[in-house]
Amino acid sequence: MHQPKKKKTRQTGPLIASQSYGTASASVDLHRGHQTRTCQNTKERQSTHLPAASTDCRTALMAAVIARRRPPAGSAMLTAATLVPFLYPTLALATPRCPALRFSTLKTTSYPASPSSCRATPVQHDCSSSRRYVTTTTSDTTATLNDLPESRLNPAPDDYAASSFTDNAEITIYAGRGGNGCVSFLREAYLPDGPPNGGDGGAGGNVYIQAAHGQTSLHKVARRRFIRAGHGQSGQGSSKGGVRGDDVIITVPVGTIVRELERQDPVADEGVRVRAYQQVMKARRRAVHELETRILQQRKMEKHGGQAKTKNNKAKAEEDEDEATLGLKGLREVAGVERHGQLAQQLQQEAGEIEEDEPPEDPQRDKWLLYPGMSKTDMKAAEFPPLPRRTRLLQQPPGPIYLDLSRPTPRPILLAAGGIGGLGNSHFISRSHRRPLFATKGEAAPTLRVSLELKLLADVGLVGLPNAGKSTLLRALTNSRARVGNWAFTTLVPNIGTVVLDKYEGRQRWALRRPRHSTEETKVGTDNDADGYLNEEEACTRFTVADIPGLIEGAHLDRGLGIAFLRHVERAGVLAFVVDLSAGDAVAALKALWREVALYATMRDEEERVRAATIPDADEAEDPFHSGTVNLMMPPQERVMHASTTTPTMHTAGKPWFVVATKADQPDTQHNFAALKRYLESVTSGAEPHPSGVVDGAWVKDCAAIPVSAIHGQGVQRIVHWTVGLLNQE
Ligand SMILES: Nc1nc2c(ncn2[C@@H]2O[C@H](COP(=O)(O)OP(=O)(O)OP(=O)(O)O)[C@@H](O)[C@H]2O)c(=O)[nH]1
Ligand SMILES: [Mg+2]
Repeated sequence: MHQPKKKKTRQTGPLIASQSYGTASASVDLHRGHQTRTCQNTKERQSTHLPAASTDCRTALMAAVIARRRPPAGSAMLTAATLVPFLYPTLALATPRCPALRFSTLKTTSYPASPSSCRATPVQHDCSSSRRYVTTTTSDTTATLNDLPESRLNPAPDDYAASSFTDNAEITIYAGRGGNGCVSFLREAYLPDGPPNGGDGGAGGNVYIQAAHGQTSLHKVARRRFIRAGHGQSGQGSSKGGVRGDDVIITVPVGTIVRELERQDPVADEGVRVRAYQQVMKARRRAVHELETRILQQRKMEKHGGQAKTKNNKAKAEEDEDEATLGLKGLREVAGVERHGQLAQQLQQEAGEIEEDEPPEDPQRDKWLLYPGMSKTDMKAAEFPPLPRRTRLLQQPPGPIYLDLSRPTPRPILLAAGGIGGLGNSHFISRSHRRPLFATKGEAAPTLRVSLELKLLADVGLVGLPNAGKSTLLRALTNSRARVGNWAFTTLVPNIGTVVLDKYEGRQRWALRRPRHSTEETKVGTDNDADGYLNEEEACTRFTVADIPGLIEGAHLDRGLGIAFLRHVERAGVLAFVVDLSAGDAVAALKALWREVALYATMRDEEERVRAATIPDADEAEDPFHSGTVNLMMPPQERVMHASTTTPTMHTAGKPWFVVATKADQPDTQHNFAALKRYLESVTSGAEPHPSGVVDGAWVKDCAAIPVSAIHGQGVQRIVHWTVGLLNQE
């Protein structure tokens, strides 16, 4: 469609876009090339002068346009102020860093040239869950948040690294079809009937899956939705084989569970059809044979006057043998010739039935590809040799596929095998077929619908109520830039941070010694495993911490952000319960958190039971694709143990855990901490039960509470030390 020219950007004179939208107004001076902002307490007008082809001014125009759409009432101002930077990040970048500034400045300021020189100061607001930030144009003052100077551990709400995180995906994967064989003959001068030289078709591409370190989300896979391997190309003349289709490797984060939902496997379906056809034909042959025998018996009885054939009557036996080769066509006649009796009629009728009952079409006929120049009658009449048996390099794994990729897979695991290529006509030369006008078609390939579920595999899982200070703690422990804000549910997707124990400064501070499995047990397809599986023990110089969105009461029933994220701590080696000392009874908070975690684990128990009922039996447990809930990457002994003895509830309650009592810098938190400590001591001594309520196998060895002030980075080193101790115990 023809677009009218944008004259606004071309004109040299000032253009004024003005809009009333609240208490702030911004103006961009065309001629001087800088912006000024004036604020009025009641109502403001924004005037935007746009220079030709100026990006800044175009941005300002956008701002004005957005502002025009916005209702002018004062209440709507906040909404606009919140949404604009979200929807138009470029605008937010072009303006001061705190989004709320642009529309809610309380005093008149000149608009700073550099965003970094503008800082925001929080002021108390009526609405408890939000804050307003007041600008202080500063070259000399530093911004304050929470009555503390802004820093990495006390960042502004907009100071965070956003990550695209998806922990669930459903994808359809298509393996590649095999290419067709070729029907071709050598053509040369003085050689009118050259030998067949049709090439074979290329094999279709396979689809593999591989768990790799460095991946933390499934969003890339989820976005693709359909994953197709390449088709094999058809063969060509001069015995040229077709190119094989490209393989596809789906790379997923470690901790992904793959479940097959649906499968269409044309090769398996064809096998079923062929077997059914063979059974029908066998039954038909048997029926014909029985009828033949009965007719012959009847004839014998008539000929010999009801006397049974004598053993030594050789001539008669020969005669019978001749008659035994009558075939179906002759049966009716033979039966009809027998003029006497009811039996003859019955036999005749039966023979008629068999003859009328058309045999089904051979499904293997479809596998042949005929020379295009053949007439239809020739095609119908064409007789083919038996299909050659083909050997496959890769067999399609039997379904339903279930993979628990809780370790990096050194080699990709096959999900869908591509079809094998067809054979060229040169394969079918025989005495009966000197010039074969046929080749075989390439094999069709399976299509699978699979679900991918990511359960993050962090060493430590931070579990806490909303606003407890988990993200701040993660920032203090690691280099993470998780979002921090003084409201509930600041964190909407899990964050993972890595604590580096040895910074390669020549001195090893701590080392985690995690047991690894011996060579035979964990040989997952390769001998020179780069991931260090072959070591008995591996010195680990880092561990990972997962910060998940806050839990509220009833999270296991999907309240708040629900159970969606509890699965990410399900596999953590150590659980760290983050309790806010300034937010009331710490013991009650800890019990509430444990209750949610335990109830979630009970729900998982149920799920496991249902799944166990649907998975194949133990004799198939060795087959990685039939391993049900059993972890493919575990050594066999461990798999069995894991599958049979531990339920998710016991597994969760049996994990080492400790409490991080945060915000210890707040006044009057000592009593709360003392009560928490007393409670944990009584749990350790056995005077109090494990907070999950689980009695057998619950971990109560050394329940500790570590007071920290994450915002000041105080006490966090103790957490590292303690965690290393627990991980080493594991
Ligand atoms: N005084 C003080 N404030 C803290 C401390 N740790 C965190 N805060 C503040 O508490 C508020 C919430 O911190 P977050 O780290 O976002 O809390 P969270 O648990 O991640 O919250 P959700 O993501 O909503 O679950 C922020 O304003 C932090 O600055 C601390 O040790 N002392
Ligand atoms: Mg958070």
